[in-house]
Amino acid sequence: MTQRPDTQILDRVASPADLRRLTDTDLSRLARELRSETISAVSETGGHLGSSLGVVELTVAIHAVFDTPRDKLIWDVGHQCYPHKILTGRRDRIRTLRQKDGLSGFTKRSESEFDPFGAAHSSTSISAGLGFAVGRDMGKATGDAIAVIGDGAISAGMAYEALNNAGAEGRRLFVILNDNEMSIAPPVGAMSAYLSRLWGTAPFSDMRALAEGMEAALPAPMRDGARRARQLVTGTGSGTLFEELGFDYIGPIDGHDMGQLLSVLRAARMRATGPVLIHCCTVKGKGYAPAETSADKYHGVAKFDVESGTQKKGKGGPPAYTKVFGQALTDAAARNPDVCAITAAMPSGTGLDIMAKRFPARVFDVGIAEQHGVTFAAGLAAAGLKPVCAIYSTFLQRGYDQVVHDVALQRLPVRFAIDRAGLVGADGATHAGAYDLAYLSCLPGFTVMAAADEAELCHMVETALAHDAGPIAFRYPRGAGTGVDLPERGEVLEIGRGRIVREGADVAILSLGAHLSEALAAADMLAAEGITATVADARFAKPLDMDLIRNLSRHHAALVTLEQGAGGGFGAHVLEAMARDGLLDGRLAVRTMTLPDRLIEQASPAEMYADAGLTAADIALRVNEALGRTDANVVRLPV
Ligand SMILES: Cc1ncc(C[n+]2csc(CCOP(=O)(O)OP(=O)(O)O)c2C)c(N)n1
Ligand SMILES: CC(=O)[C@@H](O)[C@H](O)COP(=O)(O)O
Ligand SMILES: [Mg+2]
Repeated sequence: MTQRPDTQILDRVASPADLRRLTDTDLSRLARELRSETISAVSETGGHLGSSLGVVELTVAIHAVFDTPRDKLIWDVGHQCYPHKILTGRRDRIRTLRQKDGLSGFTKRSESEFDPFGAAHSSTSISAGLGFAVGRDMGKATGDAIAVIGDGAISAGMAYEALNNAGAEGRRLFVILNDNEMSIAPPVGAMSAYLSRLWGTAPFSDMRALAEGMEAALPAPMRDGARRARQLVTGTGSGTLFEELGFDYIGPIDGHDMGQLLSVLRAARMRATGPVLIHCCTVKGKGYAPAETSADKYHGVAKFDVESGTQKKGKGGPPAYTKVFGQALTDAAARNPDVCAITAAMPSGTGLDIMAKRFPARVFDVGIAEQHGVTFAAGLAAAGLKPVCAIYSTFLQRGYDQVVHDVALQRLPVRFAIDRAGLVGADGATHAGAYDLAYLSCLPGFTVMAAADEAELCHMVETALAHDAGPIAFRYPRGAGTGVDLPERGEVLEIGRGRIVREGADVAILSLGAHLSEALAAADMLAAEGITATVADARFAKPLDMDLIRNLSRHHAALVTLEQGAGGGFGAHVLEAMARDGLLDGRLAVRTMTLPDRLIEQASPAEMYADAGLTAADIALRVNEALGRTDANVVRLPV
C-alpha cells in the first residue's frame, strides 16, 4: 500500500458538475492532485499509466468546459481514461482497475453514463463522435461530441475515413488530437512526421485558430502567427491537412497549460459551427519522472513503487511465448534473406523487436494499420518474399477483409503469427483472442495451427516458413510458456497431422493449442477415478487430422474437444467433419469445450478460464458427464 496523496480539492469533486464550480486556479490545483491520485492508484494495480498522465490537464479542462455527460466525451482506445474515471464518480473503485470484478481499464458503456462509447481497439473515436453529432442534429437529446485521439491512433485508416466523412458532413464536432509523439513504441510513418512538423514549426505562443470567430475569442497572444505557421508548415499558405479535409484547425497548443486549454476549449465551444480539430501537444508520462524518462513512457506498467518507479515484475520462470517466437523467427531470418516481418505498432508486444535489432531492414512497423499491414504482407508474398505478419488475435479482426480478399482468395503465402490467442487477463474481453480460430478456419486454403507449448511454437514457425502453398497461421497465448526444452531449430511439421500425447482407453480429449496442459491435468484427475484418457494434440485446426479423429472416435466411448477460443472454431469444425464422415451416427458421446457464448471480464487468465468453465476440473467433469457418470465426485481446482 502506498501513502495516499494529499487531495483536498479532488476530495470535493464527486462528479464533473462539482469541478465546473471551481476557479481556473483551482482547476490547475485539481489537475496536480488528480495526477498524484492516478500515480498512486496505478502503482497498486498496474495499467496504462503514461497515457493517462499525459491527459490529466486535458481531462480536467474538457470536463470543466463541456457539459458531460450530456456532451459526449469519447476517448480513443480508452487506455488514457483513468483520470476521467476518477473525476466521473469512480474514484472509490479506481484501485480495482483491471482486476477481477473491478473497473475496466478502458471506457465502457455499462460502467458509467460518462462513457458514452466503449473502446480498447484504437481509432474509432471520430467515427463514433460523428454518430453522436448526427444523432444530436436529428433530434436526439445529446449535446456536443468530443473525440480525443492520440497521434498513434490517428495513424489508422479508420481515423481518416472518419475525418473524410466528418469534414464533408460539416457538422459541429470536436476532435482533440492528443499528440505526445509516442505510440506504444516511437510513432512511425509520414503522418507522424507531418504532425511533428506542425508541432515543431508553430510554438505555442503562435497558436492559430483558423476560424476567424474563434480566433477573435482567444486571448491576444494566441491570435498571433496563424498565417505564418501555416506557411511554415505547408510552404504554400494553404491549410493544414485537417483544414483541407474540412476541419477548422486550432493549434498546436500546450496540453499541460491549463490556462491555454481552457481558453481554447471555451472559444471553440462558443464559436464552432462545423468540425474543429484542436491539436494538443502533451508529454506521455507527464509529471512522473520515472515515466517521462523511460523508453516506453510507462505505456503499460506492472504494479510499482511510487518513490523509485521500480516495477514489480515476476522474476524467472519459462520464457514468454512472444520471446520464443521473436527469437525463432530471428534465427530463421538469419538463414533465409526472404524472411521479413510486419507489425502494426507493436514491435515489442509481438517480439519482432528482437528481429528488428538484427535485421532492421526486414521488419516493417506500419503503425496502427492492421488492414494495410495484412495487404502489405500480401503484396510482399506476391513479390516472392516470405512475410510473417505478427498481429495479436484481437487486432487481426481489424484486418479481416484483407485476410479474406487479399490473402486467402489469392492463396498468397502470408504467415500469420497470432499472439495473445485466448484470454489475456487484465485487458479483459476487448483484447481476448477468442475468434481467430473461427474466422480463419472457415477460409478455403488456409492452414491454421495452434501451439501447445513453446517447443511446438518453434516447430510452427519453421512449418509456416516452409509452407509456400497458401496462407498459414499459428496462434499462441500471452505470457510464459510451460518450460519445455526448446529445440535448437524447430521441425517442419506435416500439414494436417496431430499427435497423441498420452494413451488411454476410455475417453479421448482432443486438445488444440495451449490448453493441452489442462487436458493432461484433467487426465490425471480422471486416472484417480479409474478412467483412462487418451490426450491428443490436434496441432491443426485446419486441415483437420481425420485419421486421428477417426482413430479416437472408434476406440473410445467419448470424445471431448478443447480449445482456447469461442464457439464456431476448432470444435465446430471437428463436429462438422465427424458428421460428414458418419462418425456421429453411433454410440460415441461427443462434447466440445470452448469459451462460452458470453464475454469473460478481466481477471487473471486462470480466473478467466475458471469463469469460462475451462479448468482441468471442468474438463474432467465434462468427461464424466459424457460417460454418463453424473454422480462422479470431481473436485474443482482452486483458482
Ligand atoms: C486496432 C488496435 N491496434 C493496436 C492497438 C494497441 N495499442 C493500444 S494503445 C496503442 C498506441 C496508441 O498511441 P496513441 O494513440 O498515440 O496514444 P498514447 O498511448 O500515446 O496516449 C496501440 C498501438 C489497439 N488498441 N488497437
Ligand atoms: C491498450 C492496448 O491495446 C495495449 O496497450 C495492450 O494493453 C497491450 O497488451 P499487452 O500487454 O498484452 O501487450
Ligand atoms: Mg501518442
